[in-house]
Amino acid sequence: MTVVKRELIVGSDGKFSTFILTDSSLVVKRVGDNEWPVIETSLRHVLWAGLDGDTFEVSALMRRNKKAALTLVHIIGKVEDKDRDAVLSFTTSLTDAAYLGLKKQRKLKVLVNPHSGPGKAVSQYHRKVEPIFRAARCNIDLTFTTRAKHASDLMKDLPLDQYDAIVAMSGDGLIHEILNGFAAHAEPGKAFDIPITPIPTGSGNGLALNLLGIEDGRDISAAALNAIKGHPMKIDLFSVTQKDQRYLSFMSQTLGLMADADLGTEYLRFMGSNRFIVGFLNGVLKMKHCPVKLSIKVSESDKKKMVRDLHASRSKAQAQHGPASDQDIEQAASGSSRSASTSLPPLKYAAMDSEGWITFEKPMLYLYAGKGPYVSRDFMQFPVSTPNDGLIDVIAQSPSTRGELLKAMDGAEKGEPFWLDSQHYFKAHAYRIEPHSSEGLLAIDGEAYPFEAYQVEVHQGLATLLSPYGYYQADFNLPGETSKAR
Ligand SMILES: Nc1ncnc2c1ncn2[C@@H]1O[C@H](COP(=O)(O)OP(=O)(O)OP(=O)(O)O)[C@@H](O)[C@H]1O
Repeated sequence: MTVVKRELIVGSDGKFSTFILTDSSLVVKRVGDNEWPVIETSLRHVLWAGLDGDTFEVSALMRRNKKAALTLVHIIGKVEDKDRDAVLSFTTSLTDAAYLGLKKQRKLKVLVNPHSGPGKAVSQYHRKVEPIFRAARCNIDLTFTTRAKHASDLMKDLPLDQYDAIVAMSGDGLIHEILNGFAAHAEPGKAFDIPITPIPTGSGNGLALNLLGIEDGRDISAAALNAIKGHPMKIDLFSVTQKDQRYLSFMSQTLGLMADADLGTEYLRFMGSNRFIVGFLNGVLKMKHCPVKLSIKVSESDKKKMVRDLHASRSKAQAQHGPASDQDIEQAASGSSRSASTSLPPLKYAAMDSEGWITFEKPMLYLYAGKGPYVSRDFMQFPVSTPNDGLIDVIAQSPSTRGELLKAMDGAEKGEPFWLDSQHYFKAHAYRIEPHSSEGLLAIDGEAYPFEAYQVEVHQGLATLLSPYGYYQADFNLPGETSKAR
């Protein structure tokens, strides 16, 4: 039931405006002319309300209809002296309610990759994102990246007490760079406490999909709102060690058919994300085995149990997920929740210990390991993934009939290949790859790395993102069951 908290009626000469603040929404109606848009939106979408001299302003995001993207609306008007006190009191209550438990006017370090995806990030920043940040009175420090590694160089030397969040207007590649920049920081523990949040303009925007869901995950305005009002959410990161190199990965490592479908189709970039489908079909036709030995330190291999654990973890996150307090945000931003560690977490599985490890003996078409349900819009690769269980989801796909693999593609956006008997799915603490041949491709977070032996282990809750919900936005159930992600 909606409860009306406050109501304000201002105006004269037959032109009246009514502002209604409920416990969850703002409704604005105008009687007498139709200059102003009628606003009806959730409090979460209210960016600002205030009085400056004799001018008042209300700014909010709203949807024209259920399926439409969010658009920014401003209501600006003159206040008559007689209404001044009432307007001031109402706008103060409205802004306080809209930012309940949240810090207003966040300080944001914004990184825009002009070359991400189809190359429209700069114009989209000016047209859509900047007006939203301005409306919310955020403090912006903006950089357009000019080269590969620019973002990681900036993050390596980032002053740690100046920003509430890092905003990456890019694809997933820039997020990978930011995290590896933090890893090279003099105080990585503190750097990783600064929340990172994506605004999707890349060709792969898996992180935005996982945080915002399949609809909002492509809505630039919804992502900008998350930068303003998202709650800190810890996620696990992976250390990938290869010879004496150590990289951090947040999303995936792929080998075999899936790596070929991604890295092996760069020449088809003009096709957009369809190139992955062409690559996949090509791989299914060839049915080439991936020449590696896979060893896994397994935590769980029962698929139904994984789905039940997913639901339990989501219920727990929903129960805990009240509005973040100022303290949460400040702690996340200042790193005060973590001891000021000056190094990355140590590697637990560096020695070739074999306790609790299994060797995957069957032939394999591909390996896909990672975190976050969606790796792209069409592909919910890790449907049972949770943000900070301290585990990596490892998929070893055995060869199957072409018919079965192609049929599975149909439901890939809903995670249906998970149920294939030929898809071996493990929750793991760590895994190790030893190639039998020098021919092959390895993709880490979508970027090419040498096809050589490597080992992966998980660092629980090492990095921080911003999330509207406190859990991934993807719905996945046992066959025959239904539930809603939100
Ligand atoms: N100005 C620039 N010129 C060229 N490359 C850049 C520039 N700024 C950033 N980069 C690089 O672009 C890479 C990909 O960026 P991003 O993920 O934002 O976009 P994307 O379109 O999704 O990319 P991809 O499809 O290659 O993953 C990053 O790893 C980064 O190193």
